[in-house]
Amino acid sequence: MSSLISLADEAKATSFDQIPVVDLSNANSPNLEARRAIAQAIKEACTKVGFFYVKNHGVSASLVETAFAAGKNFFDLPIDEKMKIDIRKSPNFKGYTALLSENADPENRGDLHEGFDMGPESDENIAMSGSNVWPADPGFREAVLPYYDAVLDLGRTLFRLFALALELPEDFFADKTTQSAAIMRLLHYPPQTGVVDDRVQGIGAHSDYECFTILRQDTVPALQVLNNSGKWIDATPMPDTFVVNVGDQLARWTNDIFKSTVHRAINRSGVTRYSSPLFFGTDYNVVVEALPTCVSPERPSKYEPVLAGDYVKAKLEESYGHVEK
Ligand SMILES: O=C(O)CCC(=O)C(=O)O
Ligand SMILES: [Fe+2]
Repeated sequence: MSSLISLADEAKATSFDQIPVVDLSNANSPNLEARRAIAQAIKEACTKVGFFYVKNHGVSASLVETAFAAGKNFFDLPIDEKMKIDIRKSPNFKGYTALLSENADPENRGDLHEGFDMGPESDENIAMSGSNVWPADPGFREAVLPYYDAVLDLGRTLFRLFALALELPEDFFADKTTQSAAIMRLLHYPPQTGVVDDRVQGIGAHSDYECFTILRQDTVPALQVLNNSGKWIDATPMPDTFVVNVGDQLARWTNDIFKSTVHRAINRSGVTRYSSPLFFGTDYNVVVEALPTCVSPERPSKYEPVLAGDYVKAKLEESYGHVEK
């Protein structure tokens, strides 16, 4: 495999105009060479684009459908009902966010999406993990939790492939993700029709905070990714795929060799859009610092080490404001 630093130098000189597709059919194959071939494709994608689609990922289409249907039913509820589980009442960032109450890009006026946030089921209210808050309808939890678990499994497979891509032991992240507070969101973007005020977008330009994001989109286009020439490239929905993107923490681990690429979503389709990102990072107390394979005398470490949980918590507090009790 080509060295990480030379790939990063190559990537600087190029700009992407499409997002690669990585086939995960052999992701859990007993054949190391087959797994390495996938890791190589991921390495290319992460150094040049920071985004890739995955196909043959093993998450069943019926789990996706059931979870998205439950999300739609939830967003159809009256606002008073949804506000009963307002995220600002939760000590650990779980629950409902109303339209325009977040703002990913400080230049903008608010994000035109509403969301529901959840994490692993747990009774302990420690740091970022802690109990979920569920809407009154018990069918929602039953539909959403198995989907969350399936995407989390895909995330663990991806962490192994990222480790291989970074020339590390395949299980490098295993003991760092034993109680990861991976947050999954269900999102609803109403259509933006007529004259669109550029300061109100589905989600304003931003990069993600965790190691990587696994995003499921429905069939409605909205997501765009910024290339290094400053052009927005469409991440057009592809049937039965997830979009995976590098987040700020993996960029820090890799000393920016893997790119945490800026993206946004604007729903100009005329119809309602639903999507669901899962943000996968390491456990709270893991120190995020540049990997030895990603530094050299010419490329010294760019970032101070940080505690993974402190980093994400500070970012979330910025997005959601203070906790109301
Ligand atoms: O809904 C999408 O397509 C993107 C969502 C996103 O970028 C995020 O939630 O961080
Ligand atoms: Fe994002």
